[in-house]
Amino acid sequence: MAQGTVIFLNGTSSSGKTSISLELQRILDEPYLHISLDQFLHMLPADYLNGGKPEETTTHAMMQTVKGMHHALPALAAAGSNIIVDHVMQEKQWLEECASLLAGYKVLFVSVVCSLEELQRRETERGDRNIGLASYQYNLVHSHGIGDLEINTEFNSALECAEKIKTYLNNHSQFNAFKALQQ
Ligand SMILES: Nc1ncnc2c1ncn2[C@@H]1O[C@H](COP(=O)(O)OP(=O)(O)OP(=O)(O)O)[C@@H](O)[C@H]1O
Repeated sequence: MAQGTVIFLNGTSSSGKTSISLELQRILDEPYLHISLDQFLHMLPADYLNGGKPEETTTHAMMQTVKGMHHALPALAAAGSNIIVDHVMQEKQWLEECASLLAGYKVLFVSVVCSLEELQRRETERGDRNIGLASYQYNLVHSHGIGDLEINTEFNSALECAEKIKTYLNNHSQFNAFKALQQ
């Protein structure tokens, strides 16, 4: 069975990962599953998301869920599904775990970037994200590994970003960023 291809989007909250994922799904020639950290965390019981459990209990359950998401990625790719991973690499260990689990798979690692000022503007406008989340993640997400491709959502629409990714994907037979992390 042919392995699926992985497009791995890494960026802070409000950087535009979900918007790009939806455009990619629309314009790519083959079907890709969109897998996000948010979707996995929302599989938890409501009490773990609304403050109904002690902080330590919630943190433990969330870390377990992130680990589960990471292990699901190679399972889907091995079964032949193409996947778009929409993730926030705020922990070095998360990136190392994904690089290790996805060793041997075709992974295009995309850094989704945007200025802190614009992230804070989007965060305030959205109203459904904790204020300060993007700022907390800003200096962490791109510090643990360099992407194959950097996409700036401040100066490009989500569709333009998706088109750049599609062009890069179609013009390269292999990608190096995850391989570098595995060494
Ligand atoms: N390229 C873009 N240009 C301008 N605004 C954008 C762009 N991409 C996304 N946005 C806006 O930024 C906000 C966040 O977008 P989106 O949900 O795609 O980000 P995200 O990285 O998936 O965030 P989160 O991780 O918090 O779910 C939305 O209001 C969206 O309309």
